Amino acid sequence: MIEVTGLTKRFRQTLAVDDLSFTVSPGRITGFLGPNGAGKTTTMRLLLGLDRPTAGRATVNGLPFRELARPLTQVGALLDATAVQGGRRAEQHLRWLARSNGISRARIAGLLELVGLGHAAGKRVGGFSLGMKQRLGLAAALLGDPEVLVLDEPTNGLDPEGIRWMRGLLRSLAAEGRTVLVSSHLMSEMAVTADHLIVVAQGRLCADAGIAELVRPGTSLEDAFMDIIGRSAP
Ligand SMILES: Nc1ncnc2c1ncn2[C@@H]1O[C@H](COP(=O)(O)OP(=O)(O)OP(=O)(O)O)[C@@H](O)[C@H]1O
Repeated sequence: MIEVTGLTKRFRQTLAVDDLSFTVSPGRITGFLGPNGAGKTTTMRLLLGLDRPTAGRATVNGLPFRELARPLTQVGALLDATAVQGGRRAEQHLRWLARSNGISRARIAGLLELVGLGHAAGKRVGGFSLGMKQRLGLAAALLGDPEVLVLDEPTNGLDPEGIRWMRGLLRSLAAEGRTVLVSSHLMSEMAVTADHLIVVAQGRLCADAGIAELVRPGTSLEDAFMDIIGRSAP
């Protein structure tokens, strides 16, 4: 469970996140949508303790990220898949992550298979495509078998087969009772992946509702999104 309450982040002149409150429940995929610069990444960074809020609070399983015991076993995150040191080999990267977080290495081989990188376990990450880096990032997020997953644009760089695979994986993770928060700017993808949507624009909450509630028969999620964003414009 993720809870965001009155969350606010100001960078000098920019109010990136503006008094945002929402809850992300377990057992379903919650899509996090918003136009460029809406504050999605900043919200996820605040949730993961990578930035400090100007005001308000974001918690995972009732606690701010920085207060979680063995955080990787509670929340798995994929923010910037390209941030991995290119000289490391895929398996080595996961082993390093496991060791530095006190997590068993037992799951590594299975996870590399699960994300479709079994054949590339010994290859250097520097030679990976963006899609392969996303897959490795997902394996890293799943390493601690966390109940909560926070994924920023995980389908970036994936080919159509990869996008379909990711959708299936996210669905099965949600079906296991996990909390899955996934940001995307791909409306058509979110329409077929998410059960619930949180829409933000200019740092503020514009919608927090089930897909069926937002997308009326005969309309698309894109129509609904444009309508919501249009209504929230100053
Ligand atoms: N470190 C920073 N310093 C200054 N401004 C920042 C910083 N990080 C984000 N911002 C600003 O905060 C706002 C929200 O940015 P953020 O990256 O959270 O949006 P986003 O919804 O993830 O956008 P996108 O879909 O384009 O990735 C933007 O105006 C951005 O320029």
